[in-house]
Amino acid sequence: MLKHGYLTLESGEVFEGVLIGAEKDSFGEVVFNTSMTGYQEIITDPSYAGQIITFCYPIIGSYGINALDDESITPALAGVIIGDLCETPSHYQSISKFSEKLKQARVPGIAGVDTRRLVKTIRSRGTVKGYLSNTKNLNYSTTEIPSFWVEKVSTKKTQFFNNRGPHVVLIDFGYKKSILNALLTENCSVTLVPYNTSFEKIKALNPDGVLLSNGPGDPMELKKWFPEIKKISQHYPTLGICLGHQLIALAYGAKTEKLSYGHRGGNHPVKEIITGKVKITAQNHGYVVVDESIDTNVFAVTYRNVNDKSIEGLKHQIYPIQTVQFHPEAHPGPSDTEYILTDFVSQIASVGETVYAVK
Ligand SMILES: NC(=O)CC[C@H](N)C(=O)O
Repeated sequence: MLKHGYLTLESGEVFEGVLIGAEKDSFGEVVFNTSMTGYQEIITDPSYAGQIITFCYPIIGSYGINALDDESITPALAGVIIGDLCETPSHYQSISKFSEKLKQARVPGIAGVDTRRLVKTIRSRGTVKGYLSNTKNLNYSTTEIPSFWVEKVSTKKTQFFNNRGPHVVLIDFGYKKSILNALLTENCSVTLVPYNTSFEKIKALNPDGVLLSNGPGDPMELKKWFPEIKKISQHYPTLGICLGHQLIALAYGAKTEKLSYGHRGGNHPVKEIITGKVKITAQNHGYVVVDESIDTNVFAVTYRNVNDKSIEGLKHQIYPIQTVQFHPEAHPGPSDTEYILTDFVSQIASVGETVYAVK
């Protein structure tokens, strides 16, 4: 028997549908994603921790769930809102249904929602918090939404992935498996470390390069770690992806602010400043580095969003530090910018060779 479900926004609007997934109430920041495919990667991306995702694409579940595409082991999102739910998936790799995956992952959802109206509401109001329940609950407290999700999704222990290529320390703020996979595909040895690993501990691991991962929440929650992040990036070639990009900018004195409703989807055009070429990128972020806060003696802006002109990438003027707001590892979304990861690996491999030759 299908039960009625309601999403009540803190701004007062109520959206109705049928409950799917885990049977529990949930609070969260209600955001929307414009990707046409990739729902499995999206619901398992740790950067969505604490958020309720609205899928703009009208049918979700049509190609099922497969054994390969999870971006993390335990989905951390607060809920999903969809238009039509497909319960008869068809794909040769499908092993399960979208609704079953939600149940297993203890994630609640509502299907049959007028997602077009919901997305229009978010676009006009900005990101709003909402409550997902089997009752129309207008009197909930948004203070119950937990914060500092990075601590909850980051690994608790250091993990080693041995390989024959250069050694990358991947700082886990809520990393997507695709970032690790991209490094392993390039034959890198990878040491995955918790978000709160100090410069000294990283130094002891003797990396060739350091990658700061994506992750959930407001980057300012990690303020305490900015001096360590700065030191790390001054000692090793560093790449920052999404939250990693924001943290590096903040560590060097720039500021971040919240976008009205964020960039989430696989269709965000980004212009590479030096070539003028436009790449289509995968994105998932609510915060952005403030343009006026960038000291151009310290960082050059390397990429800009074509739609709102916001900063999408930075390059340090002296140190080998590069950062991108978008996701070069894709999954889901276009792989136009995967060269950023391969270039990073070639860069750290050649730095290593130079040092070796000097010895
Ligand atoms: N994908 C990410 O790393 C997201 C970064 C940050 N939590 C934001 O929303 O802007």
